[in-house]
This record gives sequence, C-alpha cells and structure tokens, in this order.
Amino acid sequence: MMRVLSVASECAPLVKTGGLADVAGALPGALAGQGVQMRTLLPGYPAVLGALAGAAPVEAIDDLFGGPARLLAGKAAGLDLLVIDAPHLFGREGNPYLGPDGRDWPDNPERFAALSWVGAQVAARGAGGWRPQILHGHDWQAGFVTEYLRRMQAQDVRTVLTIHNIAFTGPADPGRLHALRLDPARFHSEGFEYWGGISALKAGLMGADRLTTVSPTYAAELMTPEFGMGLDGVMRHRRDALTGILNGIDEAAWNPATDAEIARYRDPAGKAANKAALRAEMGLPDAEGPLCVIVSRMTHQKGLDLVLQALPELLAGGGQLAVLGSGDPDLQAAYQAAARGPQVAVRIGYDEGFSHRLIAGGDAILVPSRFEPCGLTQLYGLRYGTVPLVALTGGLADTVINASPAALARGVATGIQFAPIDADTLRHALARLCALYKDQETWSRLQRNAMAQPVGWDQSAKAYAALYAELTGTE
Ligand SMILES: Nc1ncnc2c1ncn2[C@@H]1O[C@H](COP(=O)(O)OP(=O)(O)O[C@H]2O[C@H](CO)[C@@H](O)[C@H](O)[C@H]2O)[C@@H](O)[C@H]1O
Repeated sequence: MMRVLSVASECAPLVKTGGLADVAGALPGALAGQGVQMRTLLPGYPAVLGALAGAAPVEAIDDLFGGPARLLAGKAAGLDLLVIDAPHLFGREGNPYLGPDGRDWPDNPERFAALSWVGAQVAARGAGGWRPQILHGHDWQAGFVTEYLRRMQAQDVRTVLTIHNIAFTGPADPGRLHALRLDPARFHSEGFEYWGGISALKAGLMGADRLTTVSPTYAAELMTPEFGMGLDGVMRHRRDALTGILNGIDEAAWNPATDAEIARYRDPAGKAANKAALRAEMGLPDAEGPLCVIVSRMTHQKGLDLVLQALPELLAGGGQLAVLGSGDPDLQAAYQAAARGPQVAVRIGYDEGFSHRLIAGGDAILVPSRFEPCGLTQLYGLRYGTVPLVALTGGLADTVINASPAALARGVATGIQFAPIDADTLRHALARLCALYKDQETWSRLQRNAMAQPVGWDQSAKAYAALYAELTGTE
C-alpha cells in the first residue's frame, strides 16, 4: 500500500466551509480502491475533537507556535485521522478561519503554519510508527510544508499541493518570518516572497514536487493573468509540474435513488414530486417555465450578481428561482430584496439537507461563476437530472456538454454553457433555457443524458494514484 498523508484545513463531514472539504473528505475512500492508504491531518477544532472516537495520543509537542499540543490518532466518519489538539490555536467554535466579528483570526498565519509544521514532522519522522511516502496538501493552509521539510532535512518525502482556490494566498507580514519558523534566506522570489510579503501559497507552489488543480481547463487558465491572480508567472514557471484532475462527487451521499432527504427517484419523471414539495417548502406558486435553483457561497467568484441582473429574462420566460446561500452581506440583502417578488424564494444560511431538496426539486441549476476551479453543484445537478446552466470557465467547461445545435442533433448535450461571462450573455442563456424547457422531448433527453454522465471518483482516483506512483518511482 502506498502511504499518503493528506493535510487539510477542513474535511467533510466534520468541518466544511466549501468544496475543499468535500474533496479532502472523499479522497481517502476513493483512493482506497487504488492501493493507497491515506490518512488525513486536521486541526483539532472543537467539532473535529468532538467527533473523534477512541483517539490515542501519538506525539506530544512542547511548543507548537506558542503553546503545548498533542497529536491524536483516531477515526471519525470513516476517516483515518491525525488531529492536532492545540487549544491555543484551534480551540475556537464556529468557522475555522473567521472570528465572531466575521474577520480572519489575526493569528491565521501561525495557526496554519502549525498545521503545515506538524504535517512536515509526521512526514519527516513518522507518528505512532506510521510514516507517509507522500504528503499531499491542500491550498495555502498547507503551503509551508515544503519549507519545513527542507528545514527538517526530510526531502526524501515527495510532496503534492492541490490548488482549490488561488485567490487565497495565505499572506503574512515579513515581520513574522521568525514567528512562522521560516528561513530568512528563502525570503526571495524563488522562495516564499510574494510582492514584498510572505505567501504560504507561493511557498507551496514553488516548493512542491507536483502541483495539481481540480480541472484540466482551470490548470490552463491558472497560467494566464486573467485567472492567475498575480501568481500566473509562478504557474507558468511550474507548468511541467502542474496537472488538472477533475473532482468527483460522493456518489453515496448524492444519489437520487437512495437520498433520504427527498422523494427518491431513478428516472427524471420522479423529479415532479420533489418539485412540488420544494415549491410548497419555499412558498412558490406553480409556473409554466423552469424552476431554477442555486446552492452557493455568496461571493464575487460565484457571479450571483449577474443572475439578479438577468432575472427579468427568466421571469419573462415563466421561470422561477429558488436560492440557498450565505456570504457577502450585500449579496444576501440583494437576494432577499429579489425574493419579495412572487416567483423568487431565497434562504440565507448553510443547510446540507435543504441543498439536496433544492437540487432534487429544481429543473435547472445555475452556476454563473466568474472563475471555477472545478465546481461541485453542477455535478450534483447532472446526477439528479437537474440541467446545469453554467459559465464556460474552469471545471464548468470540462463537465457540461453545451446544448449547441450540433450537440442537440447528436443527442449528447447535458446542459447550457455561456460565455463571455456577463449579464447580457446570461440573459440569452436563460432565454435558451426557457425555450429548451418548453420542448419536452429535448428537455427530457437533456435530463437523461445528464443523469447518465459519470460524475464519481473512478477516473480521478486513478489519476491521483498514477501521480503518486510516478513520484515514488513505483509505477
Ligand atoms: N448554503 C449552503 N448550504 C449547503 N451547502 C452549501 C451551501 N453553500 C455551498 N454549499 C456546498 O459547498 C460545496 C461548494 O463547493 P464548490 O465546488 O461549488 O465551490 P467552492 O468555491 O466552495 O470550492 C472550491 O474548491 C472546490 C473543490 O476543489 C472546487 O470544486 C471549486 O471550484 C472551488 O472554488 C458544495 O458541496 C455545495 O453544495
């Protein structure tokens, strides 16, 4: 068995703010069938410690960035975990990154430096008699791993860093060099220096043996100024180390035939009961046009402002909109204002169960993101026969087959894509959606194609396993 340590700041179902958690939570199970034993290192937030069954301390750490800590080994939610019990860093309720005032915790650089430090230590020396061959980190929170491995002289361990969101660079003031246990000699452009400051993500992007991101199209986009967020030069520099591997979804949790949250179905016709229930739950009347749904973090990335601008087109086509999301207060308020209209319903918050009912009950799911490394909700939509209408970018480009005249003629379309990503083009796309929805035969073909498209981990688990094998020379 190949031994891999996954280092992540969140992991479903224990602690989740977004898609990174879904991926970190799904990878170990997906890779088990590929001869990979993956253990996951997580910060000991209260929710994680609370779920940990039969945990045993495997290491004691006298000073982990300002206080004592223990490393616990145990299992939770079917995951094989190593958890950092360090109350001074992680003993805080709520969102893993934000304080009660909604701002980043001021010591986030140290908190996730500590995660990376412990990851590097496990990789360098082992923990409880287990030592990984590969350390696979996620996003900036695992960025300093390679710096620490260098310092611990453990460069026999191979490293992979996956980019889920390049917009978060893990910045820190250069005055924190020593506090972050970084080597001042590496504060330069080939190390972790980024526009005069420190960046944990840059450290990982420069230092990891291999970089991955979560779709082939996004891997190419990252090398362009438009999507690289100031790191496109670094990405071009590392282009030979970079691959795009598509995310899958958890096919057990997201299966319309077994989903306990919904009126279960195997055929698109089974969506009708869910649609009626969703309308009742949201207080929406019957309508002629498609019921569109959105499940999303409300941030600029997700393009939800464009939907509000294009909404009249959907309503003119007899359509409706039901939304679940939270985030940016201005967007939340704008959606709540839109929900005063009779054909729009909005729920602000985070609600796993409701997200299933929305996706089962909707005719179409809207994902108009300005950038999208992979995107998961369009994949849920495909699996549930809820036709995705998506921006032509990143993983949305790789996972949906646009209902172009040619694709419709060949009977292979699974959804609608639009580009350029602006309100006008979205308006046209919504008009196309309403027209397609009216043509019952075409619409049901779209639904059936969507449901037949593979969206699980099979292919991608093989790709990760091949990457690990290549890195360790065990092909
Ligand atoms: N209010 C709410 N209630 C319930 N559930 C909610 C919710 N808001 C969001 N979710 C859920 O959170 C997850 C979000 O994942 P996404 O991939 O869509 O985006 P995110 O930008 O968070 O992830 C980043 O990482 C992932 C993983 O690599 C990439 O797919 C993505 O492109 C990248 O931006 C989905 O499982 C969704 O259902």
